[in-house]
Amino acid sequence: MIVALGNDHAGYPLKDGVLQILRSLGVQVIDHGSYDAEPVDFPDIARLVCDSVLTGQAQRGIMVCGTGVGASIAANKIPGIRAAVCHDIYSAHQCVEHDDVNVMCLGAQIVGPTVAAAYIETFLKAEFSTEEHFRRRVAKLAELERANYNPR
Ligand SMILES: O=C(CO)[C@H](O)[C@H](O)[C@H](O)COP(=O)(O)O
Repeated sequence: MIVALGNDHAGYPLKDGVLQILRSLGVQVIDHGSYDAEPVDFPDIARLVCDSVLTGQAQRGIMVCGTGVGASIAANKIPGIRAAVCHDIYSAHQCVEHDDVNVMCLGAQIVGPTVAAAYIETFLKAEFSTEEHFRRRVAKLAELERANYNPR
């Protein structure tokens, strides 16, 4: 498996830990930075990670910011991306099984490397369910992306 990885400055403290985890799982990494603690804007990095997923260069993406929240907001603006903040084991697999999540977002201010390792391994091993109702719902998510949305 190939994973596109990105982080901002607030996510940088977790970066080495995440890289180690991915290497230990035998995962190939496309590292989109950032590479130090200099401030950067997470939407810029999220875009690079998501582009790797959408072009098929990577099967999944992982974004690390301070909380995972900003990264997930940014990634979810991009059609075809389904991103989720995963700070528990259940979400880390259920988000893939039910919602076909392709970008996991972590917060370096929330979790340390040991806990993150468990979430990442769980996320990468999970597969989208073949059950029809999950497929139908994910198709409806894609419809929402295509709609020129106006609030009712
Ligand atoms: O957590 C984040 C967004 O949800 C980001 O990591 C931001 O970096 C966070 O808002 C911290 O911002 P700052 O630039 O370090 O003040």
